[in-house]
Amino acid sequence: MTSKQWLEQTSSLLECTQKHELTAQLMETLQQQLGLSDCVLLVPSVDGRRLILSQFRSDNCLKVDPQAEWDVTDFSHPFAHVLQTGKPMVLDYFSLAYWREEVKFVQLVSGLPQEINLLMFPLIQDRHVSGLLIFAVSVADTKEMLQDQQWQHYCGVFMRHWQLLSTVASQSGQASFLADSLSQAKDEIRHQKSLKALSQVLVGEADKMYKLRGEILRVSGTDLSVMVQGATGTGKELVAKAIHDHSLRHDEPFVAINCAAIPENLLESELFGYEKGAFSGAHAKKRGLIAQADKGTLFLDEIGDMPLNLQSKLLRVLESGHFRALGASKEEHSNFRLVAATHVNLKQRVDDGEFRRDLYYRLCQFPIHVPALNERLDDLSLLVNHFINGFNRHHRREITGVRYETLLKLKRHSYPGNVRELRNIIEYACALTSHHGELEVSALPEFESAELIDIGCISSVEGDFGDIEDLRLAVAEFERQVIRDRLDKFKGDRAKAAMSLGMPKRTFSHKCLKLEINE
Ligand SMILES: Nc1ncnc2c1ncn2[C@@H]1O[C@H](COP(=O)(O)OP(=O)(O)OP(=O)(O)O)[C@@H](O)[C@H]1O
Repeated sequence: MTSKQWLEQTSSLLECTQKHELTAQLMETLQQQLGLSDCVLLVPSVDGRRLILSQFRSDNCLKVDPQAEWDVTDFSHPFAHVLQTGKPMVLDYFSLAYWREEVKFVQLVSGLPQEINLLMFPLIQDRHVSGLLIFAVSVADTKEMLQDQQWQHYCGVFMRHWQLLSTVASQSGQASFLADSLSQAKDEIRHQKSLKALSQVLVGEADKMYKLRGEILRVSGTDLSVMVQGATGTGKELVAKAIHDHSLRHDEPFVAINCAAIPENLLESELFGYEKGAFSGAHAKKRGLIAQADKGTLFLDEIGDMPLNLQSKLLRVLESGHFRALGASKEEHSNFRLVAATHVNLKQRVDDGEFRRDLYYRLCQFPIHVPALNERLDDLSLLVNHFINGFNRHHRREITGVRYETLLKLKRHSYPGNVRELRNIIEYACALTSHHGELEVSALPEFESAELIDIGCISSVEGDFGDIEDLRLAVAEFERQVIRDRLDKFKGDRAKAAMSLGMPKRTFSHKCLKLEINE
């Protein structure tokens, strides 16, 4: 090649912005300009222990195994020697016979004909071999190639550019890795903050409450329809509002309607709106709730009570976003997210033919179950304090808390009305409590005996008492066993264990001390 051609080839290298483009350009030059159709570029691995294949071309003189890697400490193949010495090596047909130990190498050169040499050329940068070019070159051209200054200069430029692109790639890799981990950390902080905020609204430390709050955050990031199921007063509306508040729609309206609280004939006009004169009594046009919920969230409470004919209209709006107000000639569009709630077994209603199956599945894209209060009675004291604080804020009072006996009595109630019922009981008791007082048992309303539950007292003790010789010791041993058992059950939580055994925490701790229980 002339100097001008070398210059052109060298500047083509510098135009490459990616490593794979650069090596492809090198191979192109080797083939097009120098007629070398069999060449292989090996580069050291990151740990420097192996040579790995970066690029190759083969016209069948070199039988390249793309997976092959070469141990640089293994001197049974010539590549390790070139790497060590930093000097080119030429092997002709006959000297190849000396390199029979390394099977991969034997296979690589097994197709070399007699008039072709194997030339191994180190690519040197900063006095280190940073790559190895291996090619099959005719015996006649070998010498010229080895002495060609332009070729060596070309290889030097190739290697410098290779190194530069490697540095850029690893820096941009590190930068994007850092950006990824930063955004992951930010997401995690945001998630933890949201969970904390949510736990101030949906109070509870029971596992089921953690699960519930996690589900709320997960679904609030989507536009799926949510079906909130749970008994009356468990907090279904709170859940619906929380989904809205944590979604991207939080600045838009949250529109709620209780389908059971509105007469059938009015529900349709409430939802869809109407034009003036659409029916007798429609004196003016009215925007329906579906239109009002545009860009926001529509919450349909007690969806199970929606009449069948309205169910099919709702399904159509959900599928298309289009609806028509009563008496209107034109359709409107509303982009709302639907959250529905029910305290009945809606699936049963579907099976009984009272609720449309297609609508049921459309509504249940993300079902959420809210636990009943008696499934999480351990949350009782937390909730009681939450409602006392709410009462204090609202009525500017400073009720200091709740007496232990009061809590015990509250714990024995079964709460058919769930958290709402508890809130009402606490507000009632707060109203009867003096400014700086604690909630006394006497401030609680009378509970029906049918609403009281057995909280698990030990009512009978079975055993063989025949060999008891010291009653005091036997009783102490029995107490020790019971207390240990309770502490195990409540994972060491003394307050809960004490409450379950009907004694104040201080007495319980004193007993533990006396009985030498350290758990
Ligand atoms: N986990 C909770 N933390 C704090 N307050 C709660 C919790 N769950 C429910 N409440 C309170 O209980 C009351 C009833 O809640 P909500 O109206 O959301 O229940 P619901 O399940 O929708 O009731 P319904 O079935 O009657 O529609 C509300 O005052 C609410 O603030």
